[in-house]
Amino acid sequence: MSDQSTFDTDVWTLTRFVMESGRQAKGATGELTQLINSILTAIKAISSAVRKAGLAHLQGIAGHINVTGDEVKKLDVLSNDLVINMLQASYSTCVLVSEENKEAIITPPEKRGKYVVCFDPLDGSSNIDCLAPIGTIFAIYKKVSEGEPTEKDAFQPGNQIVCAGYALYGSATVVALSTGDGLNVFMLDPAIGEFILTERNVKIKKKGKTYSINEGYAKYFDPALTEYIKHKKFPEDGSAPYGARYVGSMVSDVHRTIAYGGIFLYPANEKSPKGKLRLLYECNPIAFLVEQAGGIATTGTQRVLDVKPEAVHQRVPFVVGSPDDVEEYLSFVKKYQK
Ligand SMILES: O=P(O)(O)OC[C@H]1O[C@](O)(COP(=O)(O)O)[C@@H](O)[C@@H]1O
Ligand SMILES: [Mg+2]
Ligand SMILES: [Mg+2]
Ligand SMILES: [Mg+2]
Repeated sequence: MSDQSTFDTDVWTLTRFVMESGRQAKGATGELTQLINSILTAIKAISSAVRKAGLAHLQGIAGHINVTGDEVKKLDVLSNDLVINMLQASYSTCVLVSEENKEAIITPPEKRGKYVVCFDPLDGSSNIDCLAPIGTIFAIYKKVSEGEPTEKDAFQPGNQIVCAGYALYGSATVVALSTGDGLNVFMLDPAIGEFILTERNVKIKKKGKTYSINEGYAKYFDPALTEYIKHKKFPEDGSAPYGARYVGSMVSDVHRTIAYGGIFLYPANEKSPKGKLRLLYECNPIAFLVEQAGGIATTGTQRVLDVKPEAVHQRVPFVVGSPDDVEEYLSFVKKYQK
């Protein structure tokens, strides 16, 4: 009698998935599996804290401004501490870069491993107190330099990423992850505390029906962007206008864009001449994942993953999504290029 119950007795957890792909990688030492598991532990703890923040007095501000000028929230600090502690306890890292730390963190010698991790411990912090979805983002690189680890080991272009992922603390907690062989999505089963594979090798639609941008900055948009957004609202070819969706949590806006298709834009504008989103721990990991899903990630002038980082908290203009939508946006940029 075959097992008819819905209880999966051969469940694909994220850990099992990474071990399987790790074993196929030449020279695999298991260190990457160890590292990813430590990040998952932090993500599970952050998920638990996010869901009881209102009860545990974890909402509200921490009382200081971070190096990029953001007002830091209590959950930003808690999430940051969790990720740093779990990563360093994994004996697999040598350099950490966090949105919430001005300088790169060099792992103590006795705990060092071969990986560099850039992360945004909590993305979308302005949405914590209104219970909108928030996330965690990470990108993993191998240290390639000789000698003592320094922050320069984190200044690798995104095309060198070994593994990247994001957690989305939404109606469910999911992790989207790639080690360079497609994008896979795992959902947290709180009953067993494991992330279960729910979507294998996710591909973004060629073209969507939604654009996602903070139109509150329309006054500061450049002419190409203004014309592109107008085209989405009043298509001259008689096609249906696009829908508008903007959560203000990049992980949530990007996850919807991957799931339904369309375009997410945080371009440069008069107010933010380089854009707002940070290259090392927001744009590179998301760009890697969107490309793994068959999408495009551009600064408007070049592929995000080819940007050579020069500073820990460097910002870049950021436009990602369905290939046809991003190409259409770039056609407007080209029209206005001097
Ligand atoms: O409020 P704005 O200017 O639209 O910015 C929203 C963006 O800011 C962010 O919240 C910045 O990330 P952090 O919350 O990690 O600082 C993104 O998640 C989001 O896309
Ligand atoms: Mg912030
Ligand atoms: Mg962020
Ligand atoms: Mg953040």
